[in-house]
Parts: sequence; C-alpha cells; structure tokens
Amino acid sequence: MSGKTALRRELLAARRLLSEEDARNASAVLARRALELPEIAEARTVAAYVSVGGEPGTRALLDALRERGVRVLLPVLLPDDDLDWAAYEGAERLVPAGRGLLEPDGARLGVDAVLQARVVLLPGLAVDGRGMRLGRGGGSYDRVLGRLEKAGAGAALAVLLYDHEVVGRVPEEPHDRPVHIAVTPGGTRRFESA
Ligand SMILES: Nc1nc2c(c(=O)[nH]1)N(C=O)[C@@H](CNc1ccc(C(=O)N[C@@H](CCC(=O)O)C(=O)O)cc1)CN2
Ligand SMILES: Nc1ncnc2c1ncn2[C@@H]1O[C@H](COP(=O)(O)OP(=O)(O)OP(=O)(O)O)[C@@H](O)[C@H]1O
Repeated sequence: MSGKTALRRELLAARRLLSEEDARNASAVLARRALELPEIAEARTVAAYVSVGGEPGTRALLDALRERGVRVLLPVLLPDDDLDWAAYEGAERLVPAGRGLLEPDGARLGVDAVLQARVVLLPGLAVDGRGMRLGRGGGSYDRVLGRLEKAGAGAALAVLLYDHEVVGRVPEEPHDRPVHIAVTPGGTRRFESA
C-alpha cells in the first residue's frame, strides 16, 4: 500500500468517528474563518464544493458567500474524474449526483471556468507544513491546480480541514502542488513555500 493510501484510510476512519455535533460546530467556525480571509473579502468569484459525509461542512459558507453577492462555482464530476463547474444558486438547486455528491443543476460552464476564481477552496484529507495536500485520490484537484498554474491564474488556494488533519508530512508525488492556506476550526495557517 502506498503512503498516501495508508494515510487516507487512517484519516477517513477518524472522520467517521466524529459526532454530528462535532461536524456542525466545525462547519460554523470554518465558515466564519473562511469569510475572514482577506482574499475572500476581495473576491468576486470563489470556487468551492458541497461537503458530504464526514467532510468539514461547507454549506453555511456557501450560503454566506452567496448572500454577500460572491459568485460561487461548484464542481461537477466528469466521467474521467476531471471537474466541470456550475454556479451555486442555492441549496434547493443542488441535486444528488454520483459517489454521494450533491451538484448544482444549472448550466455547465466548462473545465476552465475555475480560472475565474480569486480563491479556490479545496477538499482534502490532510495538509502538511509545506502546504502539500492529500486528496481523495481521483486526481481531480491535481488537474485543477495544473490548469491554474498553466494559466498563471494566481488564485489563493485554501483547503478546509479538521485540526488533526494538519499533519507532519504528506507523501508527495511530482504532480502534487502545494496550497497556500489551511483553514481549520482551530485557526488559519499560511504556508511559506506555496
Ligand atoms: N464534497 C466533495 N466534492 C467533491 C470532491 C470531494 O472530495 N468532496 N472531489 C474531490 O476530488 C471531487 C469528487 N471526487 C470524489 C472522489 C471520491 C469520492 C468517494 O470516494 N466517495 C465515497 C462515498 C462518499 C463518502 O461517504 O465519503 C465512495 O464513492 O465510496 C467522492 C468524490 C469533486 N467534488
Ligand atoms: N494533471 C493531471 N492530469 C491527469 N491525471 C493526473 C494529473 N495529476 C495527477 N493525476 C493522477 O491522479 C491520480 C491521483 O493523484 P493523487 O493521489 O495525488 O490525488 P490527490 O491529490 O490525493 O486527489 P485529488 O486531486 O482528487 O484531490 C494519480 O494517478 C495521478 O497520476
């Protein structure tokens, strides 16, 4: 088993042990902290995602951003695990999709729509002190980060995690790109090397 696979298993198991109350509390604090990021205050467009299962909750944050008039883009999973994007138009416009996900029902904007985002909020399972992120392993966000880099987009990259998911070291591969910021209930960290 690769180092990434073992760490993913461990962290997913830990998320399954969190109570609904833990998850609810984390979601409220994460929304507040994310809204305090100066990059978000400046943003006209933010790329985010709809949390599912044991992920730190993003639903309160999505609504708060939309209420501020920020355009929120959400991922739409393509058959090859790449990501298309569509606008968040409220919880009532989210529909169940594959793999337990919720996706917006509106117009698909294309894989390059994410280049419009000033801030990209990424899902993850862990990050280390260099900003190296462990994802679920589909490589979806690896492709997004590659696209942003190629376009010189300059978006702020922020991963939303629980406190214990900021770890000593994430095993990295050549395609991995660091994120700039980790937002957890305990605080916001910025990484030097990113
Ligand atoms: N909320 C959210 N949306 C996201 C991602 C994510 O990690 N979280 N993705 C990040 O790239 C993309 C989708 N990729 C995914 C890859 C694997 C699984 C997955 O393993 N799902 C489980 C069931 C869900 C659960 O209960 O944990 C499964 O299929 O067994 C889900 C999404 C785009 N949207
Ligand atoms: N730019 C890319 N285009 C296509 N496939 C890629 C790209 N970057 C990485 N991959 C592939 O995606 C797979 C998963 O990579 P990895 O384990 O690093 O995912 P992750 O970063 O943990 O997950 P995610 O990016 O979905 O959050 C690997 O097989 C990798 O080769």
